[in-house]
Amino acid sequence: MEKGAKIYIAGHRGMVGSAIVRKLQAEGYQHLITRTSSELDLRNQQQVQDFFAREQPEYVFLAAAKVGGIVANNTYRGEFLYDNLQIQNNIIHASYLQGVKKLMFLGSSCIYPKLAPQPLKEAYLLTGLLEETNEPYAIAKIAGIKLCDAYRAQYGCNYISVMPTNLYGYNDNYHPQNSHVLPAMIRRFHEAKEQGLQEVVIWGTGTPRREFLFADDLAAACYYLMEHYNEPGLVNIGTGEDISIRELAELVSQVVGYEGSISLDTSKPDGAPRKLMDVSKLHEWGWHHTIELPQGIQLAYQDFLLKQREGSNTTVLV
Ligand SMILES: NC(=O)C1=CN([C@@H]2O[C@H](COP(=O)(O)OP(=O)(O)OC[C@H]3O[C@@H](n4cnc5c(N)ncnc54)[C@H](OP(=O)(O)O)[C@@H]3O)[C@@H](O)[C@H]2O)C=CC1
Ligand SMILES: C[C@H]1O[C@H](OP(=O)(O)OP(=O)(O)OC[C@H]2O[C@@H](n3cnc4c(=O)[nH]c(N)nc43)[C@H](O)[C@@H]2O)[C@@H](O)[C@@H](O)C1=O
Repeated sequence: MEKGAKIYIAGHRGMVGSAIVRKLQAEGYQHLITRTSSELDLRNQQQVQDFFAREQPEYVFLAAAKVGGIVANNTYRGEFLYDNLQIQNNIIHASYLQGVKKLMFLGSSCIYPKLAPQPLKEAYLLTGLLEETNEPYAIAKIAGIKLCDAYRAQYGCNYISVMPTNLYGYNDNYHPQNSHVLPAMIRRFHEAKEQGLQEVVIWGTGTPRREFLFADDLAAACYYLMEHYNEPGLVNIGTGEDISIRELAELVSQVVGYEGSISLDTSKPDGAPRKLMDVSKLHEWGWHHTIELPQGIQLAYQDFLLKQREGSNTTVLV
């Protein structure tokens, strides 16, 4: 991407979009285009087409989506399917109509079958049944991958798809029910420490395993692939290392300085038993993560404390 290029970052106020903006600014890009959802509702086709016709972006990072943790995915099933299909269809099609030079679509590791062999290779897409709690979100993400590939095949569009593992970092969503596990635990252990509680309850059996990537590492990978990668299909982005939810709870409690006990609410869903990414393709293309989990949790916790001190409303999904 030329330094003067017009680059649209969809979802720039979110955790990932804001990390991509920071990365592009650090690399010296000055012509970044952004809109909040109240300025531009990406579910609205006419608004999106008018915006693209007016702004004429040359490159697009598609990091806007309806996003949330396991309970949000399972509760707002209609919104996770409809909103995500609308947002991605509108942006991808408007990009085609306006001749965008290159677009990056962000999917998720939940596109893989629930019981796929581990680690998850890109080739496992569409080889089995999806995990029930996030099937609507996963179906939308799979449609996004296939739309990028179809527009490449039919129209020659250079649209690439990346599949991030579970993410965390600055500007995360700390909603008690709708967030992902890592921000949920940071908040819950912090509040338990503040209130002197003897016990913190975590969801599920504690046995599922998850892989976590710091959002600024993801942004660096997205920039790197935008610069170097021009292939159909998908590429995983992760660390290639995972941890059980029980071990994660112990790690978060140490970082936060909580000294009480941890118990389980097994009425809550576990979701996929494991989602470990095979990152050999990413490594072969020349990118490797830099922030390890204990350091990343420290950074995220500092950001959480800062936001609390500033009295800013932590993002609430619905
Ligand atoms: N978080 C994670 O663990 C993972 C995320 N991903 C993917 O990364 C991408 C970004 O996720 P993340 O940053 O965590 O999500 P966030 O919820 O932090 O941010 C999502 C952004 O999307 C925007 N958005 C949502 N709906 C609309 C709409 N109708 N019109 C316009 N903008 C809208 C919001 O804009 P506004 O703030 O202006 O309302 C928000 O800033 C998504 O594609 C997600 O699927 C993939 C794997 C894991
Ligand atoms: C990124 C990915 O995120 C979602 O999938 P998920 O990985 O299952 O998401 P999660 O972070 O919410 O949970 C991970 C694990 O952790 C356990 N868990 C314990 N205690 C809490 C807790 O307090 N909150 C949450 N959310 N989970 C908890 C929870 O029971 C589960 O076993 C997809 O829907 C989809 O959005 C997607 O792509």
